[in-house]
Amino acid sequence: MPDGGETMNNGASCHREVIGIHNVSFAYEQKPVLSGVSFSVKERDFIGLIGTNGAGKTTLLRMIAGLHKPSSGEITLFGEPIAKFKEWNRIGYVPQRNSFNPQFPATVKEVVTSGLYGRGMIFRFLTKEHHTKVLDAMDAMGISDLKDKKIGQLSGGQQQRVFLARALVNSPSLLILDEPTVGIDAETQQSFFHMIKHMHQHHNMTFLMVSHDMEMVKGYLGQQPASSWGKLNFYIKHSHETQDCVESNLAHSLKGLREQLESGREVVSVVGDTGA
Ligand SMILES: Nc1ncnc2c1ncn2[C@@H]1O[C@H](COP(=O)(O)OP(=O)(O)OP(=O)(O)O)[C@@H](O)[C@H]1O
Repeated sequence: MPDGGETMNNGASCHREVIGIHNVSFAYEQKPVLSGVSFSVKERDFIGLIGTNGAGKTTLLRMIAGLHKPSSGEITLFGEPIAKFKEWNRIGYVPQRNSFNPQFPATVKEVVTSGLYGRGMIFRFLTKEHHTKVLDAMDAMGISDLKDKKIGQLSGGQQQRVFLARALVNSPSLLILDEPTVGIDAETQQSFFHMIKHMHQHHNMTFLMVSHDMEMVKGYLGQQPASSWGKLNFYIKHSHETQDCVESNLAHSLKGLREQLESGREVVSVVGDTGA
């Protein structure tokens, strides 16, 4: 993939490598799934990962999230080999919705709060600041009024916002989304993608998203994949195509966007963006 390397006008670097995949292969027991995959994701890139069923997309995301170990090759996160990487709160991961048990007896607030817990940490004393983060993440996703509801009682679109809020609660620099809109109606899908694009355009975040929604991917990331490995196709919007590196308040800025979407007014800067 093309290399960034420049610095933005305001002096903040938007081009550090966030994910490095170097000749990575993976097999489930004896079954090879990925072979010799390499790619690089720079700060504030938006990568759309497309591939046929069984191509290995979820497997690749799970390796990046540290949930599977490559059979060979190396993965780096924020410049560090993954085996040494400790700053997992810099990464938000939204798994496929079908990996979640809808009978899980937790409230919306509890699910969002669980995003604060570090790996292997079952309980953590929550400070006032932690509670504020949870409230902000729920506010940003427009789910504050659902906070005491059981997650299994929500619609697919509402559940997806809860998992997004859970992934956002630590203000991650990298957000990994695995087919975030599967099983959600077309209108909710659209407003979900507006929200994701808005986050990309207005916040200093990097996105890696698996999606089967070709219209969204091609509309925002361009008609042709920037690179392909086997059956995996990577569509990309590089960070140098966005305006700047300035980070603004996520909850505040998403609230304005939501109000516009909910009142049916056109959001020119987001809806009107046809990408590339
Ligand atoms: N835990 C597992 N044990 C054994 N094989 C697995 C496991 N998980 C996935 N596989 C197999 O690995 C291959 C890649 O699976 P993966 O879920 O990564 O594909 P995918 O591209 O995400 O597919 P989809 O678009 O259907 O979600 C598939 O053939 C799948 O059956």
